[in-house]
Amino acid sequence: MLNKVDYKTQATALKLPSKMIVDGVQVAALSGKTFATLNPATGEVLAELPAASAADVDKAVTAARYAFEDGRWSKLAPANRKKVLLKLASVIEENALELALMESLDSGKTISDCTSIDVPEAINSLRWHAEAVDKIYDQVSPANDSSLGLVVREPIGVVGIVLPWNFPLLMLAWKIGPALAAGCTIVVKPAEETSLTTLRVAELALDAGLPPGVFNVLTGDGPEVGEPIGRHPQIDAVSFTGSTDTGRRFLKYSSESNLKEVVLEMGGKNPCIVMDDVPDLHAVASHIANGAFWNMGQNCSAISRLFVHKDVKDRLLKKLTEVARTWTVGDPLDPDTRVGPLVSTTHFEKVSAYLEGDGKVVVGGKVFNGTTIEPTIMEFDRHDSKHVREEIFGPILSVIAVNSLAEAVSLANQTEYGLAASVFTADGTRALRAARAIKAGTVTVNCYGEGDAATPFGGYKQSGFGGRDKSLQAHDQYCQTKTLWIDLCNSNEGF
Ligand SMILES: NC(=O)C1=CN([C@@H]2O[C@H](COP(=O)(O)OP(=O)(O)OC[C@H]3O[C@@H](n4cnc5c(N)ncnc54)[C@H](O)[C@@H]3O)[C@@H](O)[C@H]2O)C=CC1
Ligand code: BAL
Repeated sequence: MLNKVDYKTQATALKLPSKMIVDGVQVAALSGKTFATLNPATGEVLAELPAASAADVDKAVTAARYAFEDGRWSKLAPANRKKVLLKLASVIEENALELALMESLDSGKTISDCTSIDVPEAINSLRWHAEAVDKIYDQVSPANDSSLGLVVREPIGVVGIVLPWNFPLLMLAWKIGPALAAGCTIVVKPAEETSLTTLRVAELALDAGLPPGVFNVLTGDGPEVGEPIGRHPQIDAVSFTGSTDTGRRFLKYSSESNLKEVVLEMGGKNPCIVMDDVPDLHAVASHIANGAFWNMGQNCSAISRLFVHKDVKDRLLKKLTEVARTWTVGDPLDPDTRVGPLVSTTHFEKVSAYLEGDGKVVVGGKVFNGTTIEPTIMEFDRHDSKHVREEIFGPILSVIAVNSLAEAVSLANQTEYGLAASVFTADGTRALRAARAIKAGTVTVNCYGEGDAATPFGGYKQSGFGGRDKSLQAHDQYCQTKTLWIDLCNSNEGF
């Protein structure tokens, strides 16, 4: 790892992308309009980017459709697609520091996370899906003797990918890895706050040998670019990560256009349960702090409701306070910083409003520079407080004492969301019973996390719809299933 001065020097020398990629060519918006992307740590303008609109969407979709239909990518042997995608992963790896710096500057994410998690995990995700694609077999159905039933997978076609700002590069990789591996062509819209790494990866993809028209990127905002993607009749599927409100819109766009497939990975209000038998409260506190404060709490699977057994609550809060105070707040380019700014002043205003209210602040509560909120823990005695109900998407953890595991599980499920949850107890059977009873797509036991590349990620209830990211299940988002039924009756062979 470099030191702060070196990161700053390297960041100053970065050449930032300023054009979209359509049909393999760097382009401005057809209207010529641009918008500024800011460094949330300083408020400075990093770059002026094309502000695309429906006409640009149409142009990119036409290119993606042509590239899909002529088979330059979709009809390559899976082993050949794998070769190109592995090359892309290697090219990203060669440019890892550049991408990590770009991500940190554009989003406010800490450089230590960008270098140790976002970039390496994005590379890992691309490699995982590339490696998988020439090992996935189709199926033969259990048909009668006079027929042969084949169940084959085909790339779904042109895919629209609409991304959030909290893990720009990693969410890009989670979606383009399986989409490209399956043979689809794609039109990607990064979040307007954090477009830079997506633009750079699309450039690198051309260097790696991805044919033109396969990977198109449009920059701009939701109504101008996201909605035309959602409504475009030549897009076969949309994969979206972001808020539940916007996810809902994609269902409307689909139902009012061509009924394209829609996969939504949305919000969470993720519970963590701690029982009174946990042996090492310091370890538990470290996991919880990581779950709640990592990426400044801007994480759909962040722990945001802690249900702790009343007999251990005070001791756990003491440990959590100690741990939270070790989370250094500061400049995201300083490798010692664990808490940088939130992604934008707009988001800061939304999150900081939750520092007011009926909860008792246990630790934290301070804000800095109009962008940064220190790790904050608030205790509540009512489950219906808005802090305990609403997705905050910032470094604020709400705590409620419970009398039993049954009460904790019941409260954990009292939410419209169902993305992730954690259970801490020394009793394996109780942990598994609780994990099975909680309605969430991922439940971790005695740890916090999201599994690995091989585990599906997505939500129950209003956290998810239509499929999963990661794992082989992610490939299903980007494939159609076709049945081939072959008559074997017309044989005069005598057997
Ligand atoms: N589940 C997750 O990973 C995320 C959740 N959020 C939640 O959403 C809240 C609002 O953040 P936003 O950035 O506004 O999220 P958002 O869901 O509106 O934005 C995500 C993506 O959707 C696009 N989009 C926005 N409006 C659209 C529209 N009308 N049609 C089509 N596409 C549209 C955006 O341009 C962006 O690319 C946050 O405070 C947080 O609670 C935000 C980002 C990620
Ligand atoms: N944590 C990965 C997915 C998300 O936050 O959007």
